[in-house]
Amino acid sequence: MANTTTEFDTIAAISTPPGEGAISIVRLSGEDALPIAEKIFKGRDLQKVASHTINYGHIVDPENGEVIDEVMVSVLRAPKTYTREEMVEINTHGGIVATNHVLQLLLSHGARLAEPGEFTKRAFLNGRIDLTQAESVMDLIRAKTDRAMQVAVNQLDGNLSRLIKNIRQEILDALAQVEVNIDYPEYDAVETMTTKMLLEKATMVKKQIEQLLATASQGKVLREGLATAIVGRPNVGKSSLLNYLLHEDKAIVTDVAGTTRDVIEEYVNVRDVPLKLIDTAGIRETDDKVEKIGVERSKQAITQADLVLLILNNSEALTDEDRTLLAATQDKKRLVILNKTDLPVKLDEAELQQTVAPENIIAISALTATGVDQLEQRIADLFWGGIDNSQSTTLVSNARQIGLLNQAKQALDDVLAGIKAEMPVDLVQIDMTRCWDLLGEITGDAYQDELLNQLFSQFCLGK
Ligand SMILES: Nc1nc2c(c(=O)[nH]1)N(C=O)[C@@H](CNc1ccc(C(=O)N[C@@H](CCC(=O)O)C(=O)O)cc1)CN2
Ligand SMILES: Nc1nc2c(ncn2[C@@H]2O[C@H](COP(=O)(O)OP(=O)(O)OP(=O)(O)O)[C@@H](O)[C@H]2O)c(=O)[nH]1
Ligand SMILES: [Mg+2]
Repeated sequence: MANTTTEFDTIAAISTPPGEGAISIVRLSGEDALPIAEKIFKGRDLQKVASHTINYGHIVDPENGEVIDEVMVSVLRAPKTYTREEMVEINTHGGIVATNHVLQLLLSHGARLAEPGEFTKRAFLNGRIDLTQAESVMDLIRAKTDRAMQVAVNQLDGNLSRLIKNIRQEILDALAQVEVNIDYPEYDAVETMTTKMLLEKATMVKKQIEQLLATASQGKVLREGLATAIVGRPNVGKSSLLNYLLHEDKAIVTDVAGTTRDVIEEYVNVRDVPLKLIDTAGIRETDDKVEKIGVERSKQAITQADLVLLILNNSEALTDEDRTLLAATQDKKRLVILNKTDLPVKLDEAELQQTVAPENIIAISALTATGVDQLEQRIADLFWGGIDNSQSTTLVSNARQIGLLNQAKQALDDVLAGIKAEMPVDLVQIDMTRCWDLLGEITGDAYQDELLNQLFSQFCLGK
């Protein structure tokens, strides 16, 4: 942050996407929002209109009387606003020139250009939302599927915050109890009682944190997409399957082995699972320089994938290359796909079943699209299996939150180890307090300026 900016001066920004549109919104927030808007607005007296009204008028450059735009201006009086500050929203005709001109006028009449995320940052600093809610605002904007959006809205409603706050309250109760008991050190029985209580609390809280952490892998995939590598020997039909799942001919398909030379990445939703599909060059020993690089990248794609779709040609016997791929992917989450089932069968499925569970072998024909439905269903089952897919589930999906939950869990492990080693209660208490602090960082009850700047700088301008 530059030295000239103060934390609560009046800020302005264009809150709609840049470019041509029907309407654009220029937002102001801060003590002087109304007086500044007044200076460039001709219409009703904005200071006198009722809050939460929209008012017709014109933006006029006070220097020369030039009319910049015909507008609608919303007046939102503190504290019932997005930032809890005085706010004004100017709805302009959505061109770049007029909208920028309005912003420039506000800047030359006392407003400062907002930093990315600064409106939402103020909503946090002014206590309207906590950090998990602020983070969910960004998740909401970036959501790629209905389900990802639901998760974000759930978090914006404060459900994760409430969970964390309840856990923190439990810890605080325990710590208060310890304080009281420490005041009576003459009673040996009190110490035993205190230790027992701490043990119970720490065990219970650890369980709750573990339950939250168990949702993390699904949460992460919802945000980033399940990285799904399509691998197999040349010509087995990898690009054909990619094209089918995408419902468009993105990858080049030919009967020449080695058609795909590089890795192709595409996003697609399969039954509301966001997949980041990675089509790879067919893996084989090759002397072709370009193809060789492609093959190396394919191997890398396997390493990085959350899910591997290994394609085999059902109309040919298994080759050593197939066997190598089967071995190379056996520790990954994997589906083995028998393609070209429209042709006569030559592949020995019995050999396959020695190493692959039958429910993970799926027969399809990318040419006639048979079996692709079952494949999609299996992907969805694999993904949603084991988690409660109801709308109300609270998932943690954010790397910062997950990192802090893991540290909080570690602190509880230290508490439990301390109790087991019969350490004095006041030492155990230190680890319990650390857990309380770490959970506080998730909601922003405890935070450092650096964290806030880093977090909000990832936001869009005007948010
Ligand atoms: N024009 C416009 N549309 C928008 C926003 C905005 O700022 N401007 N929002 C911004 O992203 C979102 C809406 N989010 C909002 C969240 C809270 C409050 C608010 O004023 N809350 C007050 C009072 C609520 C009430 O009247 O009961 C509060 O919680 O105290 C406003 C907008 C989406 N649409
Ligand atoms: N009969 C039949 N042919 C198929 C099927 N799937 C793909 N093919 C054909 O197999 C050939 C190779 O398909 P691709 O999708 O290019 O195969 P690939 O695995 O991407 O090949 P490389 O990029 O060279 O590694 C093309 O001629 C496809 O039309 C299928 O299910 N049945
Ligand atoms: Mg290909």
